[in-house]
Amino acid sequence: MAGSSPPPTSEAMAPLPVTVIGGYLGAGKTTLVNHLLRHPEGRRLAVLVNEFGDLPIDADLIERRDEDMIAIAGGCVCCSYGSDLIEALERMLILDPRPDHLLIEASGVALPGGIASSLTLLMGYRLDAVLVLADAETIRARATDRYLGDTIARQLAEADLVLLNKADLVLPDDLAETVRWLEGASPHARIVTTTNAAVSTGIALGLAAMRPPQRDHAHSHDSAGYDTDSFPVTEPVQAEELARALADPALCLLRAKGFVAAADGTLHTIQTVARRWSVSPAPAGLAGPGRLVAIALPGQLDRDAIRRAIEAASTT
Ligand SMILES: Nc1nc2c(ncn2[C@@H]2O[C@H](COP(=O)(O)OP(=O)(O)OP(=O)(O)O)[C@@H](O)[C@H]2O)c(=O)[nH]1
Repeated sequence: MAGSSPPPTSEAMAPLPVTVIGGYLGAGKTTLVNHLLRHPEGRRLAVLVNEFGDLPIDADLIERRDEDMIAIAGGCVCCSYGSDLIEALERMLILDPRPDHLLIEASGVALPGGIASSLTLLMGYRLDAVLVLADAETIRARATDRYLGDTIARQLAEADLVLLNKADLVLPDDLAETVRWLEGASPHARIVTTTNAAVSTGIALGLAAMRPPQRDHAHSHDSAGYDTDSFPVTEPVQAEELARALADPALCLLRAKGFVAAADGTLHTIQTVARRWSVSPAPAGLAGPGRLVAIALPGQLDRDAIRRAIEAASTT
């Protein structure tokens, strides 16, 4: 275990810079974390993931899983302060070799500024920046939604850098219009358009030097305003059929993700973001059983319908 050698004294250690990664459900936060891990450009990156829901789907979707990756399950990371968060952050500080930079992936309904403000209470860390992903296909429509709009507006307002992601899914004029809209919604932020969150590490990390004087970040979150649940998928299923069913508008899901086994035993990742769905091979080394997490607005999570969809996709 990396913590076996004594940590250097705090006098000897510069505070560890932290990038808090936020953005609404399905905008591309995990995709960004994986991109940065694949292109660290000389930095030793550590990752802390805040799950919304009680299954570690995001942690399993992150490509490197060792002691540099810690998942905090359930709720909002800023409200785990004093327990899981403190413990996770303390473990980070005694890693040997010590990371150069910590990425905290917030849940899709958290306000990343809350996490940023919690950090200012801790020794050994300093905020580098709040980075917010925005889904180019849905961000403007969702920002005006009476249920989702407030969370999205507050996430964007807290950003130091906005990645306007999924540029491949919209036309150039539409993208340009969204950039102009973001200049109002994220007044302190630099805005960069990306596909698959492919941003250069030099643009994403080390922003503190370019940031205006520290802004106050509200310590609050919105995770109470959603319903989420996890569903075991114990039998093999037709992954595409199940993904399509989970993305059906009748089910009203904001987000679903997880892993399912096919009839030949191979494990697949299922992702839905509103009406869009995808199926891909599960990360190497991941083992069953299958499991899914689904997120909807309050009162809209039809657990029976989800179980029926799983049953209907069964190959047995
Ligand atoms: N077409 C397209 N798909 C993308 C892009 N970026 C991410 N995706 C897909 O969008 C889905 C959601 O991406 P994630 O990275 O898991 O999103 P997230 O913000 O971590 O999701 P939550 O943690 O649930 O809020 C996945 O199926 C990704 O492969 C992109 O630029 N273009």
